[in-house]
Amino acid sequence: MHSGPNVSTPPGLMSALTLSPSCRPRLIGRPIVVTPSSSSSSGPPRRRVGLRGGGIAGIRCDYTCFEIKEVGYRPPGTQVNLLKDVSFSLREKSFGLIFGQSGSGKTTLLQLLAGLSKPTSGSVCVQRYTDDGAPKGTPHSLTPEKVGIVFQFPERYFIADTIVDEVTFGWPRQKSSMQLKEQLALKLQRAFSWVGLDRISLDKNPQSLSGGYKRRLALAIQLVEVPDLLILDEPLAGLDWKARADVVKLLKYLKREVTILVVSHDLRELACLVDQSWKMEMGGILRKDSNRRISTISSFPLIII
Ligand SMILES: Nc1ncnc2c1ncn2[C@@H]1O[C@H](COP(=O)(O)OP(=O)(O)OP(=O)(O)O)[C@@H](O)[C@H]1O
Repeated sequence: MHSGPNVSTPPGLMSALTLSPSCRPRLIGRPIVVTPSSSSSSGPPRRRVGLRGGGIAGIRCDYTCFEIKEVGYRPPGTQVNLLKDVSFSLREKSFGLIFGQSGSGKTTLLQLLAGLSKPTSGSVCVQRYTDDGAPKGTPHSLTPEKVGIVFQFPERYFIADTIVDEVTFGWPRQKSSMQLKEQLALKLQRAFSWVGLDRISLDKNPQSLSGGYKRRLALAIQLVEVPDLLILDEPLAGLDWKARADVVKLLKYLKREVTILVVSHDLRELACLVDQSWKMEMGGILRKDSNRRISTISSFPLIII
């Protein structure tokens, strides 16, 4: 389904890889974000023309939705319910935004979706639908291997001395066939291409990258094994205006490739990407919001919730 761009294996990458393709890249600690340079000639590849999530001009297709149903969460050993009956549905290849007051439970919800903790009640499922909206088959659970998550400020958690080691850190090392190594190298190259990092030397120290490039690297790590659902916690946090604009541009491209769910306070800048949005209210209650609200909000110069 994810037909990557036509890429060639970068020199030095093959020898660095002895990895299992079935393993998801490691989670990168708190936050994320990405930043393609608008002037970069190595920007995201152009691909897949047509109607998102559906077919091309009149052709209708089955589609998938991520369905969160009546999810509640109480941390072990406490009596406090951080989330209460949270329900929403996000269609594949769309961009969902959750916003709301600090402490309302947004990050807690993301952690549940990523499988970092388990809901006390409710379910997180993937359901297939026919083109006329009828459920097709039984829903299955969303497994952590199918979810990529990048928390805020991921660069704080970089630990390797080179980019290639950073990307492959924590993956099981094993003797693999040349064909397998080649597949992995191509996946890495595709991910780097998507985030505009394909011209950078893999021997560079991640800490020597600019802030924006560090964010791109964090995102690329999650995109090697293309996740069904990509979760971003405050993707614009801590970036200057130029980097923020670059991240928005990159996310606009990436939403054609993966389903993206973002938690952010930056409604104005993300408004152009949002297909569906929800407001998390204090006490862990999620309410559906309309795009009209987001676009209304977006007309204001600054949003603080
Ligand atoms: N393990 C826990 N035990 C008890 N309370 C917790 C636990 N984890 C988080 N909380 C509390 O749950 C509330 C929701 O936290 P969460 O980080 O999900 O909020 P948030 O909406 O993401 O906030 P922000 O926008 O500031 O990141 C906070 O009051 C937090 O202190």
